[in-house]
Amino acid sequence: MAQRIDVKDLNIFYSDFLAVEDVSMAIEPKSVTAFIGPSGCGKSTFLRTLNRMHEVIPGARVEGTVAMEGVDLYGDDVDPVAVRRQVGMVFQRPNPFPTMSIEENVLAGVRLVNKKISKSDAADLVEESLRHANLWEEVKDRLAKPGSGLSGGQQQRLCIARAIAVRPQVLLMDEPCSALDPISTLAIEDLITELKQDYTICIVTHNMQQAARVSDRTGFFNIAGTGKPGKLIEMDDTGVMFSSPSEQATEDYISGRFG
Ligand SMILES: Nc1ncnc2c1ncn2[C@@H]1O[C@H](COP(=O)(O)OP(=O)(O)OP(=O)(O)O)[C@@H](O)[C@H]1O
Repeated sequence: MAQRIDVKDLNIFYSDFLAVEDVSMAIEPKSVTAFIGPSGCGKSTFLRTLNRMHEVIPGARVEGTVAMEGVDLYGDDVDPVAVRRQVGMVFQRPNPFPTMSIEENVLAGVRLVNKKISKSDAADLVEESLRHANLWEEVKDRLAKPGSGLSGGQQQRLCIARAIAVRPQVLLMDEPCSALDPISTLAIEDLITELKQDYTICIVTHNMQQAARVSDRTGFFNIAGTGKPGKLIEMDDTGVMFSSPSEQATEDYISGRFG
């Protein structure tokens, strides 16, 4: 299921503003890649280009290529909706649909593409997705209750279940733990480590310990000043990035000297 992503010479714009400049990187399948860097350096902007969510914003566009298994996601004949099905996303704040039950939340994305899913297939998919998101045991007796009745950490796992129910190849996570307490954070981190057996995962985090704990590779983005574009400064195995980075700016950021 997991796919490799190759980004080449990517420039990311909001209308005339060049927000992120000249990113090239390889994202390995079945691995966790973390993006770190100071506020405003373009981590979230970059992440959203990996499933074409960036261009949902009026005036937003990219130059360069983002290829999944060699196919450019920005090619003329590629349907952005199909891309978003292949590349799922989990956001900072858990955002289950408040009026929907737990099971309908899990099925929300699936119903958009498969309106005729049978009751028994739907029930199987709900169980499989919730088990995969480590939430099944906690909710199996209240599947018909609203998703909004769960704790923050459970809601975030419900959103992960919803994302994986459509069987994507890649999961993007934009600060998925920033609204959660430490125990729920650890539950999500454990889950990320399990999910990488099946998915390619990219995560934006401000939490350096989290990047060190969950990721295999880390990319450090930086910005030279307000109004300047963010850039990928370096990317390497996470162990190398946190012990002996090549760039002084990476070392300064990781050691807490700025940002
Ligand atoms: N919708 C938008 N329209 C115009 N500019 C935007 C938009 N979203 C972000 N930007 C700009 O793009 C740049 C990168 O922002 P982005 O949110 O990607 O950074 P970030 O590294 O994820 O920051 P943070 O860590 O604070 O979330 C910033 O200068 C920001 O103001």
